[in-house]
Amino acid sequence: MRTVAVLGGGIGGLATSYYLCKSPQITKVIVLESSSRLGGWLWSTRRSDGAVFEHGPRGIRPAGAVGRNTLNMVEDLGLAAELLPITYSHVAAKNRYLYVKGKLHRMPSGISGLLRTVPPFSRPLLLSVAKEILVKKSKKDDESIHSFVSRRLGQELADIAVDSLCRGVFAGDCRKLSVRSCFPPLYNAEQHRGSLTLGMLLGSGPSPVVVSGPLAQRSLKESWAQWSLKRGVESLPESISDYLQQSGKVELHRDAAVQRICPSPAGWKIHLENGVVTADHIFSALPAKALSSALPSSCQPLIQELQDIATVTVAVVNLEYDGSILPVTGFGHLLPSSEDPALLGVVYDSVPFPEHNRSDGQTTRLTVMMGGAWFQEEFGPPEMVTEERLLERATDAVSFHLGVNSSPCWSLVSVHRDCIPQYYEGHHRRVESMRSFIKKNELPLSLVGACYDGVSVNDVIFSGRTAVQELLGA
Ligand SMILES: Cc1cc2nc3c(=O)[nH]c(=O)nc-3n(C[C@H](O)[C@H](O)[C@H](O)COP(=O)(O)OP(=O)(O)OC[C@H]3O[C@@H](n4cnc5c(N)ncnc54)[C@H](O)[C@@H]3O)c2cc1C
Ligand SMILES: C=Cc1c2[nH]c(c1C)Cc1[nH]c(c(CCC(=O)O)c1C)Cc1[nH]c(c(C)c1CCC(=O)O)Cc1[nH]c(c(C)c1C=C)C2
Repeated sequence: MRTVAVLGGGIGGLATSYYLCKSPQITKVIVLESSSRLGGWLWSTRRSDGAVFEHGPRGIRPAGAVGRNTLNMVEDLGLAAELLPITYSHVAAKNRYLYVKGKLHRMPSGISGLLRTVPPFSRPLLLSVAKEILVKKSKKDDESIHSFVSRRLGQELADIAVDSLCRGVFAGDCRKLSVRSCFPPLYNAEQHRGSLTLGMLLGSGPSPVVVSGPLAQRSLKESWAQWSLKRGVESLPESISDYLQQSGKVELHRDAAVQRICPSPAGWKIHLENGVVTADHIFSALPAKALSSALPSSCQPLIQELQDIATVTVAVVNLEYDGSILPVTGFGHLLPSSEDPALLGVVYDSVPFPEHNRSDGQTTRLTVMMGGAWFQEEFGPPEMVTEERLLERATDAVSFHLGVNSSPCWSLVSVHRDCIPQYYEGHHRRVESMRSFIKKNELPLSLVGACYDGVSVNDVIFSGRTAVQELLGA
């Protein structure tokens, strides 16, 4: 393998390039990114007074094989000294809230949370968990998350807890999202152990083998629940991009939108606005729809399947208030869709990461997230909604939910168009079918990024590593 093109300079494309760079089989990597900034949704605003505001992910989980893999990369990039870990004993890890029927409720945790009746739930969770062991295994090859959880744990948990959780991870509707693709450990626990409870106790199936480097070992020893970076999570793509530049193997092209890709005897011809690039193999880390529009008509079933992967738009409103204004302390709160469809949740950023507050004086940073699967019905087309309307909706939520009556001293409104892919029921079949089309037609193409095998930063990085390994061997 000689020259490889990586389409898209989000974390998926950068991570893929990082793993490609490590291989002696690769002589040249060409990264093509349409915008003027690398990193995609890993996007941090750094103010001159030291404050950091995240517009995308704000905390990354160290747990599991994919979490360890990211920490190995962080260590290799020399970013360990920049880490801001929070442990499981931190209030931001212990306290998460649900806003239900006009009140904030701490989500039940620990043994006492299982044994007691904890509002907004009407009975102890232990009863649902105990009955769950007796529920028969489904014969379906996929199911919506809501149907799966109602069947196994009861409708109340599905309507409140799981509905909110899906909004807090996918900004999506648990009645449409696939349990198999969104929460594989839940699906596997039922398939392999016949129950979620037994799956939790005995393990729900094999997971990829990733050796823990010293940093990953430290995260385990110190019980890290999540981590960020001193200058915000955007430091991760920045650091990968420095590493790629220093390797001497990688050409990073910003403002280079891929318009069309055409198979050629030598591999691919990639058409940009002003020029053509050739490559032996393409790793696409583009959003599925962008790849779909770039492919030639000869790739028809693939084009349609990429097109059919839905995405949602999220409005992210970063707010800064003078003083310490929160009535509770924790990571944040979520709302079930029955409470307020458009208002997904509020992150209390100053609690997990006070280091990102401005250096002088006490402030509180919050992020209000809105829209998701309910964006259109509440706000109409994303290009029509005004910043004023979104800001007012966000500050109203802070005042109603948290009793904060002061106005923010600073705010920033962003509308992230099509930012989170939605894995609807049957997603795994679609992904399998796309990959088998590529294989059958011997297309030198690998699919990487949030549209296929997991939306978290860890999953996306791991998808880059897996795709490189599949092409080049371990
Ligand atoms: C608001 C929000 C909060 C989140 N919170 C978390 C969290 O707390 N924890 C977590 O783990 N994950 C979180 N995520 C998810 C995670 O950030 C994303 O799933 C991940 O960053 C996606 O990476 P990607 O590289 O696949 O895609 P992207 O970041 O979308 O990258 C794709 C890149 O392709 C470029 N591109 C598009 N079209 C073209 C073209 N034609 N030619 C060239 N380039 C093109 C784009 O400009 C972009 O840079 C969050 C996401 C959002 C939006
Ligand atoms: C309110 C909307 C959102 C909030 N975060 C996201 C949205 C759409 C996006 C998001 N959050 C997480 C992930 C990664 C999942 C992973 O596997 O690591 C993504 C894409 C992490 C996450 N956030 C919450 C949970 C329960 C998780 C799963 C992992 C974990 O347990 O840490 C809860 C949560 N998210 C938001 C709020 C306000 C909130 C809870 C109080 C914001």
